[in-house]
Amino acid sequence: MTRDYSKFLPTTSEHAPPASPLAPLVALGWQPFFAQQVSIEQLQETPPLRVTEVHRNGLQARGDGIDMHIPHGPEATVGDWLLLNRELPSASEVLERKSVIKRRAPGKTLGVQLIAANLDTAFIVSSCNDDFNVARLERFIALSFEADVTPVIILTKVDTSDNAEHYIEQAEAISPLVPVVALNAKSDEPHSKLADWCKPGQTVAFLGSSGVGKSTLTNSLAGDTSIATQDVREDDARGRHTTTRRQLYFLSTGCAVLDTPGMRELQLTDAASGLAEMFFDLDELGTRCKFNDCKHTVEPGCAILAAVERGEIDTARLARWQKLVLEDEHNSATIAERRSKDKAFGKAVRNAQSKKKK
Ligand SMILES: Nc1nc2c(ncn2[C@@H]2O[C@H](COP(=O)(O)OP(=O)(O)OP(=O)(O)O)[C@@H](O)[C@H]2O)c(=O)[nH]1
Ligand SMILES: [Zn+2]
Repeated sequence: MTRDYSKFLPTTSEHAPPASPLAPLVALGWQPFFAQQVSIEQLQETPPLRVTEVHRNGLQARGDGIDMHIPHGPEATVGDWLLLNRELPSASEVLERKSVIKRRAPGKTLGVQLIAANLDTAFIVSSCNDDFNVARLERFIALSFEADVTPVIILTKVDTSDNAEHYIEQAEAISPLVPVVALNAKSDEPHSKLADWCKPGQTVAFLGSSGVGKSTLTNSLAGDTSIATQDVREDDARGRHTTTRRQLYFLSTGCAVLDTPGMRELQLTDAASGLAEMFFDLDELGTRCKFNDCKHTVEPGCAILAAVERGEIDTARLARWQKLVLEDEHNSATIAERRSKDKAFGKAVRNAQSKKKK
């Protein structure tokens, strides 16, 4: 079947009518950023599909009237857009990403794990109880800034806390750039309080520790029914309803929502600019140090140590910043080193092979 994709192409005329908010691809999160990467011919020959799940044996992806399994091939993560190669789905192309959230892969492996692509908003969820941890929130915020995703802090379980105000105040002090929403995830509050970010065509994700209410929030936004009634496919009927995997849901309101499993280990890598944005005041002050590579520990002429001396700096926050910067530098360097070693090894192998052939 040939579909009319012309309404998803970038419009050159200011007077062109906007695409209907619930047009099929828009409801999957298709935006001008993606449309401008493809021609009309490509849209018809290789229809766009959005990756909704990554499993061991490939990807699950959805498009206009399509919901299919894509075998291993495209290096894609949840939220990515593919151009479907109908003859050879494993050779489908991944469109350039608007944003991507990544971390250093957990455990001893020296690699990068892509968590989600093409998010507009990251709801960083914590609860008004012992889960609340400023350092963890700062870490998630730096990660979001680095990824070009708008971070919003959500504090759940206000209904079970005697001193919700205390948590809200601390959360609001984290960054003037990051809004804080406090709510009871089990009520109808999520729908109205998160409406500003959950508009049609937007993609949002819930990130945070296990048990803070990410699935409850997802269900609340979905109004209970839309998630429960998503098609159950034969090939993986087993694990379909667990929250151990990342899965992108499409709400009837036209917003795409990603529920993620609780992430215990969230190591930063290549997040220098995200950290600079999260700690922009300290970062800016650091540019006034005498030495360009000042570590703000013992160096003479250090603007940050001078500010500490004058009692102008929260030293606990300074320590958290320095810890994250060191962690990021370490991970970025070790991953880069492994990459270059892999490259050098590959080259040595190719050289040896070509010598053999001679
Ligand atoms: N009273 C109250 N209970 C909540 C709230 N948010 C979540 N809960 C409860 O907390 C428990 C954990 O919520 P989930 O939504 O499963 O948490 P999660 O973040 O998805 O957890 P993982 O899937 O393990 O990552 C459930 O029993 C929820 O009903 C809230 O705002 N108020
Ligand atoms: Zn310094």
